[in-house]
This record gives sequence, structure tokens and C-alpha cells, in this order.
Amino acid sequence: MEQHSEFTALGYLGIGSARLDDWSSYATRLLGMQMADRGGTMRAFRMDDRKQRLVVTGEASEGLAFLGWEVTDAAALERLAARLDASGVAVRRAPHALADERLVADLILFDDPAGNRLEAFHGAAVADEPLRPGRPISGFRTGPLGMGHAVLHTENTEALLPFYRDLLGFRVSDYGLTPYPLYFFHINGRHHSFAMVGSGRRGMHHFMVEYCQLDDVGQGYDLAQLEENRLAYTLGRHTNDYMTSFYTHTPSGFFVETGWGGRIVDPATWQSHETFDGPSLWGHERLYLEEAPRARLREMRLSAAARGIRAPVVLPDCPWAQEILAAG
Ligand SMILES: Cc1ccc(O)c(O)c1CC[C@@H]1C(=O)CC[C@]2(C)C(=O)CC[C@@H]12
Ligand SMILES: [Fe+2]
Repeated sequence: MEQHSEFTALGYLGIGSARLDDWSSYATRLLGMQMADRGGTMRAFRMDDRKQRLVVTGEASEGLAFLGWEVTDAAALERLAARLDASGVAVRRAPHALADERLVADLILFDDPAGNRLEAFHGAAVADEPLRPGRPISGFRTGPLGMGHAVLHTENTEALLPFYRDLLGFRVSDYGLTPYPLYFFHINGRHHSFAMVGSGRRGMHHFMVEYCQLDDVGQGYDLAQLEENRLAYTLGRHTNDYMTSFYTHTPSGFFVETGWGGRIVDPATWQSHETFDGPSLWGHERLYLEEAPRARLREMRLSAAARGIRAPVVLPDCPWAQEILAAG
């Protein structure tokens, strides 16, 4: 049966944190976002032409506050609300004041079965002023691909699958079992806008933002290493989406992944499948992890290297590369 989805992108993301100054410094000076002027205690950050993409609420409970999923228009929002309602999901219409706070035309509120707060919206407000990044970067790769991806910890990944896949219509890109159950979902050309990691924990594992140039990642990597304990996973490249990235600790305890070069999938023809080659082609070494799981992941990377598992990107002035690769 054809899967049905109203969603077009991950539009925005909200973090509950009272560490506003730490977040401001982290989001601007390391990630390269622009702090937007907002009244009250919350902080909002721009990544592109939109007035806000990342929101830090100022509330004391550290962690994910909400994920903002974008739909095309008011009619799509109505269809989604009706579909959720018919499936017994408690859907609330947001008051006008909340739509104003989110800087969108309209939104609805609901929770996933694990209690993560989801919002669906349309009509994001666009800024009058061009983006002024918090450090010199080429820009974030957003547009139709959305702001990036969000990865949640789950206690029972299988139990959440019917909600995200069958009800919301998120399409499974691939899934793996090493080192935990991992499920990746796409709703546009981005290989995954959402993923679940069956770690037995709850809340946010990381969110990812992607830059337009690799040097933005490399220069961020240098900046991260100037700070004590900022880096969480070393520079590496993921097996499934080919993202070259590293992970840093946020002020709220979860991670942010900053990357470049993620693959684009065609949702019309993509087939879900299991991945057996581990999370990374190379790198992404978890610093300070216990030796046993670290050794297991290292084995998987060395195996990928020995078998020549790689992203199929070859520079155009190396026509002989295909021949060398084909010869094995
Ligand atoms: C496997 C993977 C592919 C693409 C991504 O953007 C991505 O974030 C991941 C997952 C990263 C992954 C994780 O979330 C749980 C802990 C993992 C498995 C590690 O121990 C290394 C990579 C980590
Ligand atoms: Fe990621």
C-alpha cells in the first residue's frame, strides 16, 4: 500500500534549556547561526531566509521541547489533523499567540507515543534582512531539504514504528542493528529528516545541520577542538547518507552533528533496506567511550575500509577511478 504523508520537511526545532548564554555562544560562534532579536527569555536562531529555525525556550527542563514538521498549506494541516484525530491521537489547535511565537501562519500540537512533543505547521515567516552568520560560513543547506535531521533516543523502537511510518507516513530509508537498533526516515530528498536510536533512553540524541561547503565543517572542527570536552565524536563519514560530519556536546547534554555532502534520495523510487556495514565508513570515533563498544565499531570501520565500501562520489577529473574501483 502506498504510504501517505503530508510532511515536506523538518521546519524548526525547540530546545528546553535555561542555559541561554551558553546556547547563544554555541549556536552562533561554533554552529554559525544568527541570533534573532526576540523579547522575553527565549532565544531564537536563524539559519537561512526564515525568521527562526532553532528555538531555546529558557525553561528549566534540559532537552527536546518540540519538533516542528512542515506541511504545504492550511488544507494539508486540516487533513493531517483529521487523520490524527481519526486514529485516536490527541490533537490540539494552537492558540494564535503560539503561532505568533513560532512565527508561522498556523500549527497543531500532538505527542508521539513516547511523549515527545510534535508540532505541524505551515506558513513560516521569512525575514526582511539577509542572514548574518555567527561565524564566516557559506550557509546552511536547507530549502526543500528542511533544517536538517533530528535523532531521538527510544526505549522501544518497534513500538514507535507504526506511529511514524504508518500514521505520519515517514518513509523508512534504512535501518540497522549496530550498535543499537537504528531507524532512518525521509520525507523529502534528504536521506533522513528523522531517526530513532534504540538505546533504551529517552529524549534527544542529536540534531544535524548541514553546510554548503566542506570547509565550514573543517573550520568548525578546529574551533570545537579549542574548547575542553566540546568534541564528542571525531570527524567521519556515515555509511548510509554519506554525510561527512563531527558531533559536539551542546549545553543541554545531547549532541549536534555538523556535516556536509549528504546524499539526496528519490522518494519515488527509494527502497527501504537493512544496512550491515556499521554507522560510519571512517571516523566518528566516540571519545571517552568504554573500550569494548569502541573496539567493535573500529572493527566495522576497518572492515568497510578493507572491502572498499565508500560513497560513490568521484571527482570529475579522475575518469580512471571507476576502472580502478571496478578492478577491485
Ligand atoms: C548511523 C548514522 C548515519 C547518519 C547519521 O546522520 C547518524 O546520525 C547516524 C547515527 C549516529 C549514531 C547514533 O545515533 C548512535 C550512536 C552511534 C551509532 C555511534 O556509536 C556512532 C554513530 C552513532
Ligand atoms: Fe545524524
